[in-house]
Amino acid sequence: MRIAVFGGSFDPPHIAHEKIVFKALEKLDVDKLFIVPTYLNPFKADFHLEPKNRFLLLKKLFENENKVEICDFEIMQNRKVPSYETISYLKKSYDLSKIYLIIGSDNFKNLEKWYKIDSLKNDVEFVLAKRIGFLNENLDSIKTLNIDIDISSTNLRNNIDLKYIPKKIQNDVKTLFKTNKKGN
Ligand SMILES: Nc1ncnc2c1ncn2[C@@H]1O[C@H](COP(=O)(O)OP(=O)(O)OP(=O)(O)O)[C@@H](O)[C@H]1O
Ligand SMILES: O=C(O)c1ccc[n+]([C@@H]2O[C@H](COP(=O)([O-])O)[C@@H](O)[C@H]2O)c1
Repeated sequence: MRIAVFGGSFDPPHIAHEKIVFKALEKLDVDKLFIVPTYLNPFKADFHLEPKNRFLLLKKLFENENKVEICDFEIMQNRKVPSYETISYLKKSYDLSKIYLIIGSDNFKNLEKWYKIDSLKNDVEFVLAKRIGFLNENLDSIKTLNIDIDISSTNLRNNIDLKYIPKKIQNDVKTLFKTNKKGN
């Protein structure tokens, strides 16, 4: 099986995340695309929305996409999980002939600090989601996805603007942001 993996905090999911998934399905020859919400990014200190809620938002958002699966491996660990561990889990669980790992250009610049990055590079082919405001050099040999939407979850946590939230989950995000007491 050929797969793409798209890991992220999705705190909350926004329209650039949605576009990354659809672009990846269009451009990459894969049987399945696993979206893997983090419990907590290894480089981050806290989350806002509970992992279970971020997982459920993604489930609802992509419920009609039969190639998309939301993977709960990381949120079930209740700790920071490096991507190397998630890829090892997927390799053990499925018979995989190809693994693309999709990351945004902001993460690309820190890649050398990732856990077991040399082993991870042997396991996967990185695909770069190009992000406004983040320039990357030497991209000749790397697959890229043009996203061109200038939005981040940080902006939305600071000032929720529902036009950047996919329609399908707008009401859910609105409710969660009203009731969520955890500040970040
Ligand atoms: N607007 C965007 N354009 C391209 N890539 C993006 C965009 N937003 C997020 N990504 C990428 O999608 C993945 C998941 O993103 P993440 O959930 O961290 O969203 P974010 O908007 O970067 O959140 P935060 O502001 O909390 O860091 C990351 O690899 C990130 O680089
Ligand atoms: O493996 C690592 O060391 C590592 C360090 C930082 C980030 N990551 C992964 O990068 C992905 C994007 O994270 P984020 O928070 O920017 O959405 C997510 O799957 C993280 O687990 C992974």
